[in-house]
Amino acid sequence: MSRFLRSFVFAWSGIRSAASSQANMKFHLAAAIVVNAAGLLIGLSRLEWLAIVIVQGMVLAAETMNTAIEHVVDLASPQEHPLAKAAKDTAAGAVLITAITAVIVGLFVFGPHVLP
Ligand SMILES: Nc1ncnc2c1ncn2[C@@H]1O[C@H](COP(=O)(O)OP(=O)(O)OP(=O)(O)O)[C@@H](O)[C@H]1O
Repeated sequence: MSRFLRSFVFAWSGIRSAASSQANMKFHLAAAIVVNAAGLLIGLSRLEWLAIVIVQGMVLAAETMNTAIEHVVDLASPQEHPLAKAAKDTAAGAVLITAITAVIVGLFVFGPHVLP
């Protein structure tokens, strides 16, 4: 297997591991399915899809990175430590920022389609 393909397989396994172990990741994936189905139903424009795809990627990437940070913190600091808490809470904060951004973008994109 080529080096590039091996890296891809490892990365894919990381995504699968995050998706299967993290409740938040499952929630984001479910939300993405609902949003994409609604987008198909409504018939979003190319630009609207662009915005939706970008924010979905941001949220899923942030949640995946958050999972990685949680693993490293659990490994480095199995005992309670203020820095471990700060690291986890800050990483979770990053996910929250992307999720709020996604909701705002969703309102801008879907709002005009569903509001009278
Ligand atoms: N080693 C630790 N030291 C101090 N605080 C911690 C530590 N591990 C987790 N916490 C804090 O405890 C709270 C709850 O953490 P918890 O472990 O339930 O969730 P998480 O590890 O952040 O995410 P998940 O539930 O997805 O594993 C969070 O505020 C987190 O920062």
